[in-house]
Amino acid sequence: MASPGTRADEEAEDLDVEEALALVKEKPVPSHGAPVPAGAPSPAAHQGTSQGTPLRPPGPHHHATPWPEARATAERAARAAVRAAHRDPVSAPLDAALGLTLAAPLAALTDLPSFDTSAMDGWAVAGPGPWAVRDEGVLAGHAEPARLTDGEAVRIATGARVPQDTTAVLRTEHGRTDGRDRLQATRDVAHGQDIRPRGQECRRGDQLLPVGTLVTPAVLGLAAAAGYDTLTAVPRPRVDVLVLGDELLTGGLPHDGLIRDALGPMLPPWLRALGAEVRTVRRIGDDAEALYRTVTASDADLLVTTGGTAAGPVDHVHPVLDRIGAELLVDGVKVRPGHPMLLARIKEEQHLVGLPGNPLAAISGLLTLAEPLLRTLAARQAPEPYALPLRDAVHGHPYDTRLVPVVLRGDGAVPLRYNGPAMLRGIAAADALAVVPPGGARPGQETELLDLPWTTGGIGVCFT
Ligand SMILES: Nc1nc2c(c(=O)[nH]1)N[C@H]1C(S)=C(S)[C@@H](COP(=O)(O)OP(=O)(O)OC[C@H]3O[C@@H](n4cnc5c(N)ncnc54)[C@H](O)[C@@H]3O)O[C@H]1N2
Ligand code: MOO
Repeated sequence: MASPGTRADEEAEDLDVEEALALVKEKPVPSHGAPVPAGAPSPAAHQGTSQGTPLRPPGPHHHATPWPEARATAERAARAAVRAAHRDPVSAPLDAALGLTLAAPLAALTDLPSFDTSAMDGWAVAGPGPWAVRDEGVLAGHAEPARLTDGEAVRIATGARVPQDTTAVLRTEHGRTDGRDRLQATRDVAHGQDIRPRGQECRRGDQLLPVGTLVTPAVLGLAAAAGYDTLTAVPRPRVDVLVLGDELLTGGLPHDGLIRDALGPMLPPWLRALGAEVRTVRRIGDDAEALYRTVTASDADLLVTTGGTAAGPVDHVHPVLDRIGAELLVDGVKVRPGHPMLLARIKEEQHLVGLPGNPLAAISGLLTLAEPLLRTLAARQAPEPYALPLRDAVHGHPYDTRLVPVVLRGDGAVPLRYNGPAMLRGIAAADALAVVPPGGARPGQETELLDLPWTTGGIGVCFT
């Protein structure tokens, strides 16, 4: 839990601004570009410098890592862990492979189609018409039909094997039979028409997809069609989630200073969408000894803690990391919300991401540190960065990046109002988070966006 008065006044002031910004209507200030809410201190006031001097954080921020660098550090840490851990690829049944990354190329185990196939319902015909129609038709999934002789036709269904010596398939709507069971074409029939020849899509052994492909529903379908029951894939990084805080309830209404745990229900599916296998979600309370025991007993690739990152009397994450001799790779990030987030290396191949307890701050930590780390461990490609113009101005923090929930409308992003560190109302309605640089963004300013897993399709792992 956070306790007041443990950090410098300037930082407490920033927090007031954050809370205020989350509620008030922001006012653009044309001369600076960045809007300032009524009553908010200006960047210059924060720094105690005259206008025009470069932005410089006050004392307590010095150790904090700039936001882009924090993400790069998390990615680098994961690369080093991959080299140290040497985890073998897994063989995953198709129904467990969604969201994994291929560790071996997907090569066709069969020709596709594996036999000459009718592309339409109609008749398989041999030679020019009219044709004598056989009594028995040919359906999909049946044994090889008898070969056709010239002048002969047979009823055929889409997907059925075409008889040998078939020259074309005549669609139902392009033929009619006369009273004597003679089939006439009502339009020209080209040689080979509506026959899918064996191997049209691929030959056995052809590479269909390279190593590193994300297993999407379409990949599962292709793999099944090409004869696969299992896929060789990079194992999911194993994650243990430790929810800290004595004030958390797992059901019912908040009462007597107790509040509902918002992170326990939110983080596991979100982590899964980022490629993780979430093994445990443990509620530990504000108990340093229990945290120490749980961290030292875990063999997860990544431990994710929530809360206890600040400097309050029961903020146990730093002391426990210190006790186990973990190396702090990131200790605070220049981002709002979420600045007390941290990344520690416990062992060469084991890391801990400490998410702040405020729920939107925790999401900020998840996307800043856990996302690049898990993406790299899971061997997923980095998403293509993209930017859209902001419809409205967004007030900036003087020297930190801000992550602000937005909805995407037309060709732009509309900032949402309930974006305070303790609020989920904005993010729950959002399509993305806008990365607002220090100093803020003007209306129309192109701004980087971080997609949320469900808006990008997220390959659905968070919904399973
Ligand atoms: N003196 C200072 N106090 C605080 C600072 C600071 O710099 N100096 N930073 C503030 C910021 S910013 C954040 S963010 C929080 C981070 O605090 P902790 O990570 O130590 O988290 P807690 O104190 O345990 O909790 C903060 C807040 O979040 C609520 N919380 C915690 N867990 C959950 C959960 N699972 N579901 C819902 N809400 C949760 C908790 O009740 C507190 O209200 O510290 C500030 N303080
Ligand atoms: O602003 Mo804190 O960073 O509430 O996350």
